[in-house]
Amino acid sequence: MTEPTGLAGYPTQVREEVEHLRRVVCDLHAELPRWGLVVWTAGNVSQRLRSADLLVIKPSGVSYDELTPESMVVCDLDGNLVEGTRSPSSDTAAHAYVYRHMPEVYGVVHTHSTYATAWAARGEPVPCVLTMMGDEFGGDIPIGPFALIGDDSIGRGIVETLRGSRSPAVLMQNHGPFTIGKDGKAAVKTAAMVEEVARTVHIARQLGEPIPIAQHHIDSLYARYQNVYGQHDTPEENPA
Ligand SMILES: O=C(CO)[C@@H](O)[C@@H](O)COP(=O)(O)O
Repeated sequence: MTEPTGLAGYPTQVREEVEHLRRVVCDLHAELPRWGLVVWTAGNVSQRLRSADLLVIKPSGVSYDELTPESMVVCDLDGNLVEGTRSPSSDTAAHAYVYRHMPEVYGVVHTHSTYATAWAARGEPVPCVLTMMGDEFGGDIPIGPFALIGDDSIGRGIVETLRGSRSPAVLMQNHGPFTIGKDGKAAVKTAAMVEEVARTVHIARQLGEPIPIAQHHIDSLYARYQNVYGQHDTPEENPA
């Protein structure tokens, strides 16, 4: 690993964004135990800067209740440490690979949440049998290839699977979910939704065969949720 360069050579705007994302990414890690998505330290969140090719991620193996904004680690998009007193998450290479190859992505989350990981263990996509899946995933939640940690294999598997899918989540075979988003919060939300629908569909399958949703209904659900759902600034609230 190269010697960390530090942020001294970066413009003030970049250093200010790093300080902001240290707080944001630290707070987002508290959402993982809050939504029952992790055991021990088995999950991580990162967010990419808008002002430089850098990312902020948690330090590896540190308990969520010990995380602080100052303990967050800054890396470049090759996964090299730029600023931080601790080693970055062991999944940093995967996060960095996604950012390098999916420029629209600014948030990545990885967990081993129980029901989603059970589907990953079977290598079975979660079928789109819930309207909430149509909303959030636009179809099934796909399975990515088996890949060992330690190089770009996991990142490559994530990108190759998600590039051809509307889903912001992939279940890496025998490993667990990775999610992407426009920022870290969006990726954390998707991680919570992945676990929720994985559990619901699992329970449904215990009681019988779930009923598939017709593709044109899935397309309609996805279009509404992605473009209409939620609050939208009205012109007076957000004058041009
Ligand atoms: O599963 C693995 C490593 O095999 C990791 O995703 C998990 O332990 C979290 O690691 P980090 O604490 O982010 O380094």
